[in-house]
Amino acid sequence: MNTTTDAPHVRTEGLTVRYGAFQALRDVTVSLPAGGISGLIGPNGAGKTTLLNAISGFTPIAEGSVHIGHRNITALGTRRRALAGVVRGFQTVRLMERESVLTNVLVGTERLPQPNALAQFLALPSQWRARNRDLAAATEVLDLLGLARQAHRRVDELPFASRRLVEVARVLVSAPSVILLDEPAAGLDQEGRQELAAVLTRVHENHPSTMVVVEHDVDLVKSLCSYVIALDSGAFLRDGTPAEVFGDRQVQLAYFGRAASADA
Ligand SMILES: Nc1ncnc2c1ncn2[C@@H]1O[C@H](COP(=O)(O)OP(=O)(O)OP(=O)(O)O)[C@@H](O)[C@H]1O
Repeated sequence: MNTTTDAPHVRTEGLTVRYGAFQALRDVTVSLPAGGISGLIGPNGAGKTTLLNAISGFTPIAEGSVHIGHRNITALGTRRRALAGVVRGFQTVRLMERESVLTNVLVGTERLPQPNALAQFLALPSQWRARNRDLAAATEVLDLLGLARQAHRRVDELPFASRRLVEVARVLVSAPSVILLDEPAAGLDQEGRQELAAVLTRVHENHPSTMVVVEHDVDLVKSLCSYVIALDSGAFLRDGTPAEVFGDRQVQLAYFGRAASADA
């Protein structure tokens, strides 16, 4: 697996998130290795999505901090975090169903610096340069994901597995340095899962990034991730290699409801 120091590591310190009186995350300190693909696992309600939301700024933090490389981004909103290279995908497919694949992917380029409204109104050269840059980025990512031939098809004409990839393409098109994917394989069959794992590995080899994938499928995590963090009931449980984490008795109890012989 390709790792690189070009992408930053991601660190949370003492992260607590509350929904009213309920603590969805409790004092969570984790460190995700720079340039690797990390899996975030845990039973339903463990706080995985909340952790992605806290890192990307979608959920307010009650206590603690979030760091990207040496930068403390806790005070930044979602837009400024995205400009800093932190981009997340969502658990459910959120596409403009009646628009083309290309149009959907171009939405992701809004995270790139864009000419101001006046330049756009006057159709200045800076606007055309930005448009060409966005089209080139979208074309490249569609190529990488094997979607180039579908670029002008309407999203609602595509099979579910391809729509999932369009969602991933929209995240990738701004070439983020930190990519947070929330169950990107949800709803896919075994073949679709394997294809997705291959695509994500290819993307990671082509674009240096620190990738975090929330996933329930143990085999997918083992094949895709070099590092795993396990949460349970809003708290940090264990981190390490897939073999270490899935071999851990506490993880097995939390995740499978029983301890099993490690099959890692
Ligand atoms: N907006 C919210 N308001 C109140 N409680 C919430 C909210 N979002 C999440 N929760 C609760 O916080 C806890 C953690 O939720 P979260 O979605 O982060 O878990 P998860 O590990 O991603 O679960 P799953 O695997 O089911 O997606 C759960 O008990 C959930 O019900």
